[in-house]
Amino acid sequence: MDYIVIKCGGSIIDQLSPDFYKNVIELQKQKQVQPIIVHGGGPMISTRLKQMNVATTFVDGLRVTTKEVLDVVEMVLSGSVNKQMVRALLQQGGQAMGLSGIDGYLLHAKPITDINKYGFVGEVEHVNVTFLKNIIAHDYIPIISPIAIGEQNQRYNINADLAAAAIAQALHANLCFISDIPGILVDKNGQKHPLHETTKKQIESLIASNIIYGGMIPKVQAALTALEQGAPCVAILDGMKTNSLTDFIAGKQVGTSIQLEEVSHVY
Ligand SMILES: Nc1ncnc2c1ncn2[C@@H]1O[C@H](COP(=O)(O)OP(=O)(O)O)[C@@H](O)[C@H]1O
Ligand SMILES: CC(=O)N[C@@H](CCC(=O)OP(=O)(O)O)C(=O)O
Repeated sequence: MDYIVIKCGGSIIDQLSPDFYKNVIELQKQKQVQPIIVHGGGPMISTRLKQMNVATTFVDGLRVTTKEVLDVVEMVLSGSVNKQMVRALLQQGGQAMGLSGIDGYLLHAKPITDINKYGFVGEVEHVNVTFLKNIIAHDYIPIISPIAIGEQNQRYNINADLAAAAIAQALHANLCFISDIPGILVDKNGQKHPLHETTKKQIESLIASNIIYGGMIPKVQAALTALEQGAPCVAILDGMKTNSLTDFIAGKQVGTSIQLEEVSHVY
């Protein structure tokens, strides 16, 4: 069985069209590649924290997560955002199963190296693949929020891109990041254009020159880690283009395809 991990960013979730969900359902029905959705919700968390007068900061694209912030992160991600996506898929006739990484010990995490710097931010150590495959075998499309569980049942906030990459690695699945941009943008003749493809070397230089910044940094890092650890194909796709997901699966050139090294094309 082949799987595809579809990561939906918080920047695009509210704008995903009914056709996006229909395409995901169609994929599942055809049984060639089984979809697994992992979602973010960064902007929704920030809005809720602001309403609650709780300050929030990011270091290296990761939200510094105090106990107080963690409560809100879990409430927003595993509550409202997760159920919003489950309802959207149900609405189009799909069988959706909303889960967080805590349910069934789906995502086991340890704190990332510097707990003083980031608070309760984790990195995924283990994915309960058996549990995930069982859900899929029962014809459900898993919709996963990136809260994980660790030693002593401690909760951790996981960047959604990194959670999606960990799941793709564990399943050797293709991975796509659905976001609010048409791909990795670079300046060409004073205008921004998406790269059709890029490599580890180019990504490192784009980060060093601040052309890749903010939330794009964990995304490209997650993409490279997934490729290094066994995901065959990884791309960043435009959530505003309805067919970008089906085009990616069909092997068409769409969004930015990320590779470890340059592939020499033979024509
Ligand atoms: N070179 C780049 N090309 C495109 N977007 C970039 C680039 N560098 C930084 N970004 C920012 O990354 C954002 C996407 O990351 P993020 O907001 O975390 O999205 P998501 O919600 O999909 O996870 C874009 O909206 C853009 O502001
Ligand atoms: C540690 C960390 O930064 N966690 C993220 C989790 C949500 C997320 O990643 O959402 P997007 O995909 O919309 O960015 C956060 O708290 O915002």
